[in-house]
Amino acid sequence: MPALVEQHSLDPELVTFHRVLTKRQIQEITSLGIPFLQQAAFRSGNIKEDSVGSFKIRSSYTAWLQEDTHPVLKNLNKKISALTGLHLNDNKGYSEALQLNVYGAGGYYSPHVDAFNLGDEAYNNTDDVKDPGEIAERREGDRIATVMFYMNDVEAGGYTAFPRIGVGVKPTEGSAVFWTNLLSDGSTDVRTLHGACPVLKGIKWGMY
Ligand SMILES: O=C(O)CCC(=O)C(=O)O
Ligand SMILES: [Fe+2]
Repeated sequence: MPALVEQHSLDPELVTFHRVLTKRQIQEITSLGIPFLQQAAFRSGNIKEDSVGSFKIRSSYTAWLQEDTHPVLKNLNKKISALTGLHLNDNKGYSEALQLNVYGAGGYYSPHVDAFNLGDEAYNNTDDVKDPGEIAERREGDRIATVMFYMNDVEAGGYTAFPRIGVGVKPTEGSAVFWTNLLSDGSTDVRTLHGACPVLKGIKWGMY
């Protein structure tokens, strides 16, 4: 399957795959997600924020989309596998469910890394953790890589900025940006720090 690839950085790897989603797929996926949009939460390591705290870090709305709920989602996960060489399946826990994400005017996401920095110790030692949800999250492991789709062209702003790599990725309809979050020893690759610049005009739809 040919894909137009724009390589922003080799180490750490940061690429854009252009024209991966068709208009029709975008329409189908956004209409599946719209009824479920909720204010986005924020979680990083042990930091859990309430929704008001979250909104200062990340002002967007998200909807979870399990791949089994529609063939368009299952096909998309297959396509991501073909592009990245990674296995995806949110039932088996190989990947997380897809998340539709929308920022209104002024919407942004402060710089962060996507990995939780779990490391081996956190994974293996859950004796001190009481919350069953948190134990399950730790057992799922860390986020190896991120694929993020842009579902529309943003009139102004909304770039995904990687300040330590020195790259700003412009949202373009149907393209996907891909990077790895972990080093080979499983620790977080802090060079992948990134954030979403404020949307200056229009709205921004994304999915990852
Ligand atoms: O919307 C973006 O450009 C970045 C989103 C992001 O980094 C995230 O949701 O983890
Ligand atoms: Fe992120």
